[in-house]
Amino acid sequence: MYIYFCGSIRGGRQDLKIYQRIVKKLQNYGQVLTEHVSHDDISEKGEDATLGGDKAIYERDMEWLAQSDVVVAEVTQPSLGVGYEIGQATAMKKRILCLFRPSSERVLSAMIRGAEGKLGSSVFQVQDYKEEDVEGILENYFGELAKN
Ligand SMILES: O=c1[nH]c(=O)n([C@H]2C[C@H](O)[C@@H](COP(=O)(O)O)O2)cc1CO
Repeated sequence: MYIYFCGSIRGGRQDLKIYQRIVKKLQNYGQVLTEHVSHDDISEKGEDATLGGDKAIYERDMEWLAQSDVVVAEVTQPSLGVGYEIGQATAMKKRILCLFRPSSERVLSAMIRGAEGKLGSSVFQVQDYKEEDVEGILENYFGELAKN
């Protein structure tokens, strides 16, 4: 199974440690195409190693998104890129799990919270969680997925 993980980069790297926990757990279920989102060496300036710059990042990520079987997005730290990826994934009719931590005291965008449910044939889920529960939530989600 190919998994596309979305997490904030230029939107701010405050939640990097939780992205690392999520990606580590996701690797039990398939290949995480966007593992780099959880790398310590990517700052909020973004990847700079790519010769083609932002255009190459965009094209690579859109190909990975098209290739993915499931999209998992940590949406607590607001990010234009993550919002864009979720919108594109919805248009591509992907299965999407958005993870949000209410303990942040942020209020999740209505464009994410309000999209929950079945949109076309994309299955869009929003899950509120506490950091310590994240592995269990992913176990349940992928357990259910395996049954379908
Ligand atoms: O360098 C990058 N590499 C990259 O893969 N992305 C993708 C993956 C992330 O899920 C998302 C983050 O968007 P943003 O940088 O706007 O927070 O965009 C985004 C950037 C920088 O915008």
